[in-house]
Amino acid sequence: MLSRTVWALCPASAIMSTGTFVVSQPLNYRGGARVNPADGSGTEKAFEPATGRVIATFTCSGEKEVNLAVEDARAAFRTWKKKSGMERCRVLLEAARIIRERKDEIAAVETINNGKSVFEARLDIDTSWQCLEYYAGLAGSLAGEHIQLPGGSFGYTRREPLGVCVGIGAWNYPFQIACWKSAPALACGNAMIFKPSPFTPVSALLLAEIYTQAGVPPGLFNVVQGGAATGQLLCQHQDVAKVSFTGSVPTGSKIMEMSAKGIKPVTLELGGKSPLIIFSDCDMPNAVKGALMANFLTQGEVCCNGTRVFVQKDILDKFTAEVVRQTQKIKIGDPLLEDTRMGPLINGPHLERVLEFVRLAREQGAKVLCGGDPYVPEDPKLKGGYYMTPCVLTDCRDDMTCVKEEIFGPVMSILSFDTEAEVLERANNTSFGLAAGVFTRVWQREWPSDHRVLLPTQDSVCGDGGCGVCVLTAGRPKEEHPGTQQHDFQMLNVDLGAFEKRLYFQLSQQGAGRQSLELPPLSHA
Ligand SMILES: NC(=O)C1=CN([C@@H]2O[C@H](COP(=O)(O)OP(=O)(O)OC[C@H]3O[C@@H](n4cnc5c(N)ncnc54)[C@H](O)[C@@H]3O)[C@@H](O)[C@H]2O)C=CC1
Repeated sequence: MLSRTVWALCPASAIMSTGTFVVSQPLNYRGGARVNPADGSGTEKAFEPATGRVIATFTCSGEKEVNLAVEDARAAFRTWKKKSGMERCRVLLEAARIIRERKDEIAAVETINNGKSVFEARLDIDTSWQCLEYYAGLAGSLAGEHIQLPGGSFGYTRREPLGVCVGIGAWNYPFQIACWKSAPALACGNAMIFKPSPFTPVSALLLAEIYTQAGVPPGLFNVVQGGAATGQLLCQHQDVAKVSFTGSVPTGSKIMEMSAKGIKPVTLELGGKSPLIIFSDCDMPNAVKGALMANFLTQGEVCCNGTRVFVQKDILDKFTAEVVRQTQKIKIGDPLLEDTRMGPLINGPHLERVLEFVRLAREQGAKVLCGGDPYVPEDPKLKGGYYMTPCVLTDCRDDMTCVKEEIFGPVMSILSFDTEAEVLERANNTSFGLAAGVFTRVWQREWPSDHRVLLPTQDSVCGDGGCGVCVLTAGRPKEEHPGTQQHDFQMLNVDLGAFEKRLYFQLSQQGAGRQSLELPPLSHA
């Protein structure tokens, strides 16, 4: 792999191009340095999805390596937990500063290993350092309570860190997930062992090196590589105090089961099949832009995507025509090129799985208005990549597989509705309670009984401290909401978690309560 020194001297775009990056250094990180694992249970290969090339072959960590990582983390925890919040804040702020400074390089690595366009990867890196800054800001103010007792006595509570926490990540936001898990853990005085997805093992190492450079004690943030077997070793380890997981629902349920045996708290960020509701009074260009973003960012590999697009009947044809027109203009290709808006999917099997969902949708009566086919870019070096054309399905029904199951690819299902009451009921008819979106100009809409009908109606599979609940709104007149930079697309995170004493994750991981995302349209329409 190109050494960090070289990266630091040149802009990333000048030295990294698709088809050239190879990792030759160890991908485990322990005791403040990259190490080869002490033992292993098989090897894995990591790919560059844009070309299908192998960029790294690595050993999955075995029991011995996991034990060493936990021991190191425990030793570092003993020092770190004694630091004041302000001391921890300073280190995290320094790490945030370095991430900001190295943003282009980290984004390029993320793009190479994940396939998302570099334009998007840079946004991910921005939200990563912002997350560190946010939790740095909290570190100094975490305090307990003082309780007056009869007779002049008093009691008090302290916030104590849990100890060694494990973070297990998915492949769609590798660097960002590593930050979102480690920042709150470290801010509150914990140590963390992070296991990335075996598909995207590379960028967590950059974070580990940055933490060390920023002053985190050696061992406080370790990285172990591997798949399910390594993940299980971590979850079952008796000296691990908490597990935070991002990934699929079936794996999340296994993690909960394993952690229950050790009475460990767990935080889960799982899958989604979110509704996006387009009322006929929407600002149409905004709604179209929002629907494209809610389905095609990161090739549709986003947990909180609004993939069930409910459109009010009187604007259905117009909305659909414009969505299709813009979808067909999304530029697919080399994700490291500045004007690419859609890169390859993560790997061959996943591409096949997504294409199969489209085939099944057709079989069940949906109409494919555009896309849904494998795509081979003209550039010869991209011929082995995992590309497909973004797909818009219409004539969808609530009982179709494409409407019920998470596809995790660039496939939008359009459904029509007549009334608000009808759409709210259908939108909530899902076992995935992750996010919801609404496009309407009537901000003061009188929601029936309680506007939370748009929020999860049952225990959210998202878990308690992850995304919370995202309400995506748009088309709101600017003057009604002067605090935001623009009104196109706002994300309102509602943290539903109860604040419990020793649980470090209860604050929303997405940082400040409200974000305004300024994104140029995905389509070059
Ligand atoms: N709610 C959220 O914020 C997010 C949710 N996701 C969800 O993740 C899924 C895609 O990610 P994948 O990596 O394919 O999910 P996955 O569940 O297959 O794997 C996630 C992680 O868990 C590890 N793992 C697998 N089996 C394990 C076991 N038995 N014990 C311990 N660890 C184990 C994997 O190695 C990987 O690091 C999608 O369903 C998506 O919705 C992805 C990103 C964000």
